[in-house]
Amino acid sequence: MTADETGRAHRREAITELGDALRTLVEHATTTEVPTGDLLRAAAEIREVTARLGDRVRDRSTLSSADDLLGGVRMFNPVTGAGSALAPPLQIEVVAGVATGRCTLGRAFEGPPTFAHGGVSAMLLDQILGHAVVASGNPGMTVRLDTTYRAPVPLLTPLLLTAQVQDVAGRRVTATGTIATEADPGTPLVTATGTFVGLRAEQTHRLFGKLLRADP
Ligand SMILES: CCCCCCCCCCCCCC(=O)SCCNC(=O)CCNC(=O)[C@H](O)C(C)(C)COP(=O)(O)OP(=O)(O)OC[C@H]1O[C@@H](n2cnc3c(N)ncnc32)[C@H](O)[C@@H]1OP(=O)(O)O
Repeated sequence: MTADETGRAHRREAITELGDALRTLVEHATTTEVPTGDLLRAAAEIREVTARLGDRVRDRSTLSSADDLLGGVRMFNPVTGAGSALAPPLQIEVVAGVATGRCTLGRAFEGPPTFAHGGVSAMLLDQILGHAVVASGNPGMTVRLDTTYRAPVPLLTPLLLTAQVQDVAGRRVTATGTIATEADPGTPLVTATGTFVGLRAEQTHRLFGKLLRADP
């Protein structure tokens, strides 16, 4: 490993550590019933830490120094990113064109009491469909996502997601996916069909041409 690679690996470990701490914080902040005074003290202490992190931040056009866009490393992706306080995170692997994802949703993702918010299910499915689409060699952006909610998705329960590409027609790729529980993988709770469109060079340039990379 070069010194740069070692430095980046350490930074990713530290980002993952911070992400874990933040996810626990979000879960506890969502479920806590401590006295009101403790809530106010916690808010003040968290603001102090937040100020330290804010000492040096990147702007909207600058990628994280820990990311590797072409290698598929996005530390702060809100679904899969190990550094994201918002991500479950969903762990995805793709084998022979089938993307398989695993995660457990905490109570911060609640919609109907004890079940996941429907928008969260759509977000998970958009992501895993995207991985199947990229793995097919036809990367693109989502232009349409149809979700069918067949049964509520339970919180605090290991989930199993799958996705695969069904059709490639020019720049348009159709993929389908499901969310089930690990305990009952044959019973889909949510299913989705997504349409993804490969960008023309001009579109790539217009949307992503100004991206920069932050110095580590
Ligand atoms: C190695 C590591 C792996 C890492 C994996 C990372 C995975 C990441 C996963 C991330 C996952 C998360 C992913 C996300 O969250 S992506 C974020 C959400 N998506 C967007 O923001 C996209 C917004 N849309 C656009 O910017 C434009 O629509 C684009 C630029 C995409 C196309 O521009 P435009 O709209 O001007 O189109 P076109 O003239 O180029 O024509 C294109 C073709 O597409 C057809 N079309 C268009 N709209 C629709 C529609 N609604 N239904 C059906 N078809 C539609 C159209 O008819 C034409 O077909 P044809 O006439 O040629 O046949």
